[in-house]
Amino acid sequence: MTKPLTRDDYQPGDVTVHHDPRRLNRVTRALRAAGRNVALVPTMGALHEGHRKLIREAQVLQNTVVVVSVFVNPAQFGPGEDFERYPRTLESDVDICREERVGLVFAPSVDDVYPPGGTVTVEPGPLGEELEGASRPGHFTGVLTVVAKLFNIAQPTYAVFGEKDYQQLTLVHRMARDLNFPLDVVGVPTVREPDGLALSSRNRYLSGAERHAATALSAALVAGAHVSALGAEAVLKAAHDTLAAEPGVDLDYLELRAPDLGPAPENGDARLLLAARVGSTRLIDNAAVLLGTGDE
Ligand SMILES: Nc1ncnc2c1ncn2[C@@H]1O[C@H](COP(=O)(O)OP(=O)(O)OP(=O)(O)O)[C@@H](O)[C@H]1O
Ligand SMILES: CC(C)(CO)[C@@H](O)C(=O)[O-]
Ligand code: BAL
Repeated sequence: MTKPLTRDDYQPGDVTVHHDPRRLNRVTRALRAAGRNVALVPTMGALHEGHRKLIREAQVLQNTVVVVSVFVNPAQFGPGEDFERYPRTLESDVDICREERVGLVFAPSVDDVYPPGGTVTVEPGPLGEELEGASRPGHFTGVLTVVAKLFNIAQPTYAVFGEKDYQQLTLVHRMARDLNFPLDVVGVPTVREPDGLALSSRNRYLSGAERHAATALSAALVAGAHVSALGAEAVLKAAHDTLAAEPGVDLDYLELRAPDLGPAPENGDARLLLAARVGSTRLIDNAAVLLGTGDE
């Protein structure tokens, strides 16, 4: 039986912060039992306009209480990555959630999410080893495992993710389908700075010169999309040339794929994805492209 909610659990009109997974679960189950929808927005915190957009998209879903999770998930960081350095700004994250009229923030500790002795994880399948997964072995096992935990804890009706992490969004869709999670995964287009750079919590690592160089990433996607009627080879060349013209950018991968991240089609809808290092900061970006028209 779901117990009635107290003011400490959930106060309509204000943001309530929970750290304990069992408590959050009790609250969201009570909300669901009372006929409300729950929209989960998983984040690693250091919230920015991209996260605000996810929250706003969650707010417009019918009859929802929005839950923003803030958790820097150690399981998705490899050795030598920026887990220790990753910005942790819970107080200002909660302020942003309050401004956005978020109902619940879930900010668990690592031990709350990973009690000692856990051995079972979620395997993403072959796509988990490509693109981001090739550069970050084990990354998507860590992502899907924590997302599955968040789904079980928050019991959401909807889960909202950004297209900025396009492979993550694709794999979360697949996990929800393949493992029968009873929820809808909602994707939100990438929010960009006026000069095109995709917003990312890691942008704050960039020096002035690196910030300038980083505009080459989105410029490469635009250059590729601009010649997309000419086909895949032209798209990849235009994007490569744009990146090569910026010495501050060290390309990791640039690939054209189908929208589901299978092999790219000769014509029609495709996705151009890239990752690059700018100084010591690794950034990713992607864009939709419409390849060829079959006329040439
Ligand atoms: N610019 C953006 N536009 C839309 N969604 C975004 C944007 N940046 C992040 N998101 C989404 O926010 C969610 C939480 O991502 P996260 O907290 O890792 O932020 P981030 O800015 O991507 O951080 P990082 O720098 O670690 O990649 C993810 O679903 C992610 O795709
Ligand atoms: C989905 C997520 C919150 C899981 O830790 C993370 O990968 C992110 O912030 O995109
Ligand atoms: N936004 C993706 C989280 C990560 O890079 O680990």
